[in-house]
Amino acid sequence: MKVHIIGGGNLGVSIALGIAKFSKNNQVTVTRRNIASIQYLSEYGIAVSNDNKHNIQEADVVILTIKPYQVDTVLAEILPVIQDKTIASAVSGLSLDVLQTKTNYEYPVVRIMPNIAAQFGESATCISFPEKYAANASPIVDLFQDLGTAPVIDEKLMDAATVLGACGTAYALRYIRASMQAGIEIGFDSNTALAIAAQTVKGAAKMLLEEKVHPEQLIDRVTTPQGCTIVGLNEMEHNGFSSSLIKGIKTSLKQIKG
Ligand SMILES: NC(=O)C1=CN([C@@H]2O[C@H](COP(=O)(O)OP(=O)(O)OC[C@H]3O[C@@H](n4cnc5c(N)ncnc54)[C@H](OP(=O)(O)O)[C@@H]3O)[C@@H](O)[C@H]2O)C=CC1
Ligand SMILES: O=C(O)[C@@H]1CCC=N1
Repeated sequence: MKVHIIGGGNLGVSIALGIAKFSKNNQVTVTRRNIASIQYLSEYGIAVSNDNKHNIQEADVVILTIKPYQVDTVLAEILPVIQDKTIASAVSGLSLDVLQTKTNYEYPVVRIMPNIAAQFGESATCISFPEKYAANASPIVDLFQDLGTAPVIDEKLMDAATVLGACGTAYALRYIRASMQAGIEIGFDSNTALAIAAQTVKGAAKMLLEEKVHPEQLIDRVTTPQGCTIVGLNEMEHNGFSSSLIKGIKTSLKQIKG
């Protein structure tokens, strides 16, 4: 498949690198207006251009990784030259309905919500599409399965997916940062504290994904009665650990919904 990514920023570059590294038989082009910072992508076989229409005719799918306010300009530029190509949008808050209206209901559209771990083949990419475009969406689902997981979800959950799966990367990193800071306070140098905190989160996530159990079942295996884990966990909860995470996630969702 030939993939044309418009918007070679944080997400667009992550997807391009993920495709280059983890997905076989796909070719990628990435565009943005100022290409100096992404010229290095050519080392991975990724074509880079500052012309959104460059190579677009050959593409099977056009992926939009631009900001919401950049959509109208980009569509005005590309729609006249892409005939019936599939448009896959990762633009947060842009519903399939609005995208179809903006594209005059003339193009197959798919909504994708990856995260920047696509670059490492570890994105959780939620995908939705109008039923009539299921055949167009199928190769896109396959592509994102190569870049991690790619559940197809109801479109009404796409904003929630943006928060949980895309913003979630930042929340997880903030947890790791806090652990690292605590690690320094209890005696580790910062590099060692970070390495331990990050690997511990990776290990916890791997156990959950492989054992497919509720987190609390694994927590039970760590918490020795009257031990140091449970007193620490309870102190975190007394200070609003879970509550602040839930409130933060709901606040992020409110921001998307406007
Ligand atoms: N970052 C993330 O983790 C995630 C982001 N998203 C969504 O993806 C979208 C992009 O986010 P993000 O990558 O963070 O943003 P960035 O600002 O990093 O990337 C957007 C890119 O679009 C380029 N761009 C702007 N205008 C044009 C244009 N007319 N033609 C071509 N390229 C253009 C910009 O480069 P230049 O100015 O050089 O043209 C820029 O590199 C947003 O809608 C965001 O909500 C979704 C999930 C995760
Ligand atoms: O912060 C944002 O708005 C975007 C959407 C998901 C991740 N980054």
